[in-house]
Formats: sequence, structure tokens, C-alpha cells
Amino acid sequence: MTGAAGPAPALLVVAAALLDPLDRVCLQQRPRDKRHGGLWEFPGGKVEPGEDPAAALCRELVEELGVAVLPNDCVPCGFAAAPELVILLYAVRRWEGTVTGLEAEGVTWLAPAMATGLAMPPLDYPLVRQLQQLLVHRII
Ligand SMILES: Nc1nc2c([nH]c(=O)n2[C@@H]2O[C@H](COP(=O)(O)OP(=O)(O)OP(=O)(O)O)[C@@H](O)[C@H]2O)c(=O)[nH]1
Repeated sequence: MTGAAGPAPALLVVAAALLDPLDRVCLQQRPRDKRHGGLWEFPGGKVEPGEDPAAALCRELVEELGVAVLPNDCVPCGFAAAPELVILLYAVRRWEGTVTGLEAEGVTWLAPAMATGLAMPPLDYPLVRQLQQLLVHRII
């Protein structure tokens, strides 16, 4: 079938689980004036049309946290999906620079088990749970 205008394609979003040597993960608080304002999320953002997802994540990490990450150091570790949105989660253990919240209200490091106690956008909860499972089983 051709010509029918279907629903808009799902937005593709990439997110990073930056992990420190103690397996604490970095989360940032969304600016209050934005959608999901004040909620805690994995750093990341929308993939531009034609952009490689890992490259998009590296771009977002420079913009949001001021750190340089290589695409090869972004290890796929989970995803979450809703009809309008798909989020790809990557584990990142190696970066250059000091993590600084350049766009966020704040940045925190905590064990994934503690993260679900924060107020987060809906898809970040399953992402945290996936991350927690992989860490518990020492897969990442
Ligand atoms: N992390 C996360 N993002 C979500 C969820 N649901 C949802 O609509 N989003 C949206 O996915 C988008 C993530 O892209 P982004 O981080 O670049 O968006 P932004 O609003 O901060 O930046 P922008 O100013 O470039 O639009 C945001 O519009 C965010 O609201 C969710 O459950 N988790």
C-alpha cells in the first residue's frame, strides 16, 4: 500500500549510563522549563536524521556533560520503547574530561538500585532495571 499518511515514525533517542569504578551511574535532572522538567534521566538526546546513534550519543555527551567519548566505548545495554519514542541505552565506562552538568539542573552519581527512588520520565525506569540486572550478573 502506498500514499497513505500513517502515524509519525517513533522518535529515536540515545542515552548513556556513564559508570564509575564503583558502578555508580550518572543521572541528570531535566531543566524545569522543559517537558519532564525536574525529573532525573540518563544523559542523551535525539538522534538527528541520518546520524549514527553512537555518534549522536557522543555529541550529546559533549553538549550536556562536557566529556569526550568514543563511539567504540558506547556499549549497547538496553532499550525502552513507547509508540512515539524508542530509547537506546549504552553503557560508557571510558571518557575524557570532568563530568559537568552543562544543561541540567543538577547531576548525581548513585547505585542503579537507588536510582529508581528518584522521579524519572517513564521509560527511564525500565532502563535502570535493565542496567541493574546486567551489573548484578557482571555482564557489563
Ligand atoms: N529519557 C526519556 N526521554 C523521554 C521519555 N519520554 C519522552 O517523551 N522523552 C522525550 O525524549 C526526548 C529526549 O530528547 P532530548 O533530551 O534531546 O530532548 P530535550 O527536550 O532535552 O532537548 P531539545 O531542546 O533538544 O528538544 C525529550 O523530548 C524527552 O521529553 C522518557 O521516558 N525518558
